[in-house]
Amino acid sequence: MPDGFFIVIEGIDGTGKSTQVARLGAWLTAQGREVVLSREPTAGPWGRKVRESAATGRLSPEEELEYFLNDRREHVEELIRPSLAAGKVVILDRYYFSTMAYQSSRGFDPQEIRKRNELFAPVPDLLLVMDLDVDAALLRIGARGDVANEFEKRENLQHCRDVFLSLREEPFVEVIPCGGSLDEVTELVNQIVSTRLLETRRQG
Ligand SMILES: Nc1ncnc2c1ncn2[C@@H]1O[C@H](COP(=O)(O)OP(=O)(O)O)[C@@H](O)[C@H]1O
Ligand SMILES: Cc1cn([C@H]2C[C@H](O)[C@@H](COP(=O)(O)OP(=O)(O)O)O2)c(=O)[nH]c1=O
Repeated sequence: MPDGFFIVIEGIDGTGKSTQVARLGAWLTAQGREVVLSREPTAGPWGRKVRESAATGRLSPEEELEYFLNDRREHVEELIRPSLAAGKVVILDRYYFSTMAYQSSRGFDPQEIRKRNELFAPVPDLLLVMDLDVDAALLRIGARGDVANEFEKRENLQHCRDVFLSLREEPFVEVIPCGGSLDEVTELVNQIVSTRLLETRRQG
């Protein structure tokens, strides 16, 4: 049985994460890998509450952080760890790097957030940071710089982009420039994933 492999795709809204997660999943499945696709916030009770709050904006910063952590704890226990233990490739659309980015814009220290997550959440084998300037991302999501929801304000997104880019020196991180066409971005993602998968097999 091959070892599990854990891929996370992050980036601000509109960079193309969900599109590329679906494409990457299909590509790896076609190569005979068992693939599990998932996303955060999840469809579970805590995830539903934070999604609702994006529309109503009623959670305090502390509550919001707790809800994301609770959602992730369930996700790790119920899906992420069991799937990796069964040798599957797990691909997530957002993970705790989003908490570092988005909740630090509400006053928390990103490194503190990272520590709290890494107490229970496994570090991915590969983190793809989808990078695009904020104006282009807003155009893609059709928000045109206006308030789409609490998480998508322009100044928040600039802050989030900076936090994501601050991770670029980590050995498990690759930054993907996302200004090109969908197919160009897919090609970059596939190249990086296949190189990393090969390296892992050689080491293992
Ligand atoms: N490279 C790209 N070029 C042009 N449009 C794109 C590209 N990537 C994504 N899009 C479009 O931008 C929108 C947001 O993409 P999506 O995958 O939902 O992003 P995210 O999950 O990061 O919010 C969608 O309409 C998608 O079709
Ligand atoms: C996972 C996560 C997401 N978020 C935010 C980012 C998104 O704007 C918002 C809702 O996620 P989602 O509904 O997946 O939006 P999108 O499809 O645009 O990615 O939740 C956080 O603030 N903290 C987190 O830990």
